[in-house]
Amino acid sequence: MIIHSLAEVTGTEREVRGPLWTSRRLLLAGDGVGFSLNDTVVHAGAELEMQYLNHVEAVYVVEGRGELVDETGQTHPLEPGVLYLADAHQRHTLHAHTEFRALCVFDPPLTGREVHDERGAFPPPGQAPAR
Ligand SMILES: CC(=O)NCC[C@H](N)C(=O)O
Repeated sequence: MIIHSLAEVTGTEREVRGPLWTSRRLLLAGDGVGFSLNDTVVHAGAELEMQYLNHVEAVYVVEGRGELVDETGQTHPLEPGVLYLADAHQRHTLHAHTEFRALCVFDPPLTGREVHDERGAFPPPGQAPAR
């Protein structure tokens, strides 16, 4: 049985900060289950352009409001209970209208300290930063 908690992760190396977000990494590659899971807070007003070239990410909104703009320019409202997944490694932009909290599942799993590169991607697992 694997048990982790937000309280246990907060303030440790499993709490990773980007310029506009904080990701609490509850499950990582080291847990050995084939995916990772983060509890992520995006700052109110943030605009994040991402393109996960090396991963697939499912994002399930649990708090806050915002919009997602996809590669075609289509806008999708985001609110608690909505899930999005940018399939085919699509470029997408998240606009957080309020503080925004989501559960984020990555395949392949994150290894720990990934932050976005200039394209909004995380490095492939073999090139992820050492802890
Ligand atoms: C919503 C989103 O993708 N934010 C970027 C951070 C990433 N989800 C993470 O949890 O590391």
